[in-house]
Amino acid sequence: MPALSTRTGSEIGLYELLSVLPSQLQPHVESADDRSFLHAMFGERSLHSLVKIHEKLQCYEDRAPTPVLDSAGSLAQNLTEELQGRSASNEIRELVKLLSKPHVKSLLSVHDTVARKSYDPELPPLPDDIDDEEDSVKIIRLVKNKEPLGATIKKDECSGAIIVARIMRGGAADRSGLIHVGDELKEVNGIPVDDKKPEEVIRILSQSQGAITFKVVPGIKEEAQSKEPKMFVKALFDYNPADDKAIPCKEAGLAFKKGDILQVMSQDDATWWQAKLEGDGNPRAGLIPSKHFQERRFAVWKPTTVTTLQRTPSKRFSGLRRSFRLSRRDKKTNKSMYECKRSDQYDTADVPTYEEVTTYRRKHGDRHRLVVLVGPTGVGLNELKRKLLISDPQHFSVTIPHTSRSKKHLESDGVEYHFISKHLFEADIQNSKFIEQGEYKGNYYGTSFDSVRSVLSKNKVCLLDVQPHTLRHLRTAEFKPYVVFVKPPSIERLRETRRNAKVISGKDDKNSSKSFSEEDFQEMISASQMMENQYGHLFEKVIVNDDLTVAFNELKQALRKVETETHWVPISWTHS
Ligand SMILES: Nc1ncnc2c1ncn2[C@@H]1O[C@H](COP(=O)(O)OP(=O)(O)OP(=O)(O)O)[C@@H](O)[C@H]1O
Repeated sequence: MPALSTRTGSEIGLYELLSVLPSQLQPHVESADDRSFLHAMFGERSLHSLVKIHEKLQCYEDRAPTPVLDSAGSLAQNLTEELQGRSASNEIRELVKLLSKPHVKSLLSVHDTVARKSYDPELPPLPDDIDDEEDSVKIIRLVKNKEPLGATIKKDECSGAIIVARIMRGGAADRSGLIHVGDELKEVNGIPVDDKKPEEVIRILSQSQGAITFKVVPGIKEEAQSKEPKMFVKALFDYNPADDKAIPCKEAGLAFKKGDILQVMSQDDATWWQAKLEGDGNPRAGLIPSKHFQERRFAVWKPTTVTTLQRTPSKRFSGLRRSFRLSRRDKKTNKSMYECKRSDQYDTADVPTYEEVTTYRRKHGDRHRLVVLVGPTGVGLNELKRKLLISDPQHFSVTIPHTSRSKKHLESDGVEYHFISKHLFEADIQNSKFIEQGEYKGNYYGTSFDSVRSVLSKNKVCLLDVQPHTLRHLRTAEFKPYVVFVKPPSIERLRETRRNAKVISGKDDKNSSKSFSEEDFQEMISASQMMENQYGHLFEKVIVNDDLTVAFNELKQALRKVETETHWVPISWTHS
């Protein structure tokens, strides 16, 4: 940057510096918005006035006289008393009158304060009515701005006293270091609170502005605070304290959404943890239900949720397809042709509350993370996979499925399929070699874990589309799956965008293809909603496949970021 001087050395005043700043900064600011912001800021009249005042004070400070004495007030007082006894000349009477005037007294008092440079405020005198507990009572004065105090209170069941129940980490009370858990609140702003309910005390507090004076009896000293905890968890459910009847103080609660990363600041309380949203500048923690507590609540709520899901017909999209790329459905019955043993209905996923996470960035030379695409039938998973493969065949690859059917003319083992015997296939199923498998016309088809390993070992990105219930088997340190949920757009957009699209059948049923029906669209949307409800907490990225090119570009960009940027992953994936 060029020197900002128009003159040299001490001659440059701040005011002049301000005047030249906009033109000097101009070449370094690209955006027009930023330029006009800078102009407005540096041209602001009040800023110029302030700077002028600052400069004047600065000059004055250089020539400031030192005070002759710092007790002019008491000198004047003594003088007045002495002179009052004397025979009065006009001059003396006038002087006594002058020195007795309140304005002059105040002026001298201000003079003395300035001369002594004693600017600290005087604390209010201690109340006189302090009894035998005197030495254990603390008077605390906090200045409250708009920020809440960051403490919760409760009524002690036995004594009826109002006790500080919690201090929110990083909040105003915590930062002051003056109020502690267990302290008994006696008065707020001179109002006794012994006989009040916690809600009434909270009302008094919320109505107080500026300085608040607390009279407290300190509780037993808290354990020395541990260092700032560094546990991060990914929220697997949405939470809004305003809707939570159990939370002790709604205002102290922290709202979050599924997928948010939370830094847990305290787990001292078994039911209510304290946490901050990761990356949030606000240092104050908020209350969130603890993992254990939330799991218990979910366990109570769960039965209804599961029943609803199970009642909804899920057969259509439960069929085995995707990686095998066989046929989507039977043309005559319009039903899924492959019934995957486990996928007929959603299994009850682990109770989703929080998952401990840490940051992970793929190092050069590390294996790629497995890319898993999930979505309802017909949403476009294969289309997206196909486009990725075409865009960079050296970089992306897919698995080769296994089948027990016999090899056809022109097919080669390990190209279209790995052809194995029915007996071996059954043994492999027993040995959990398959991510998913199913039966069609008396033959088995399946995708093995080894087929994924084979792609990854060639240092390629493996693209896999599976039923969402298999995700639990893929979420391991070895695969570190990046799960992308491909979602259909609105039904109106499906009608528009899929006008010329065909429900494509697989390799084994080459001739069957038909246009999407209205029922297909409705089914796609309801299947998508159910998948999101049940497995949404496992999706790292959601892409709406409205315009295919837009969806593809979004996917490609996300996959590039997975390879180059830091992501949050379960902590267990980094401990292998
Ligand atoms: N965004 C889109 N706009 C228009 N047509 C699309 C779009 N995405 C996919 N299609 C078309 O929809 C049809 C179904 O897509 P695709 O076969 O990729 O779905 P799928 O999710 O793999 O389904 P399946 O579960 O049957 O394998 C294809 O004809 C495809 O070209």
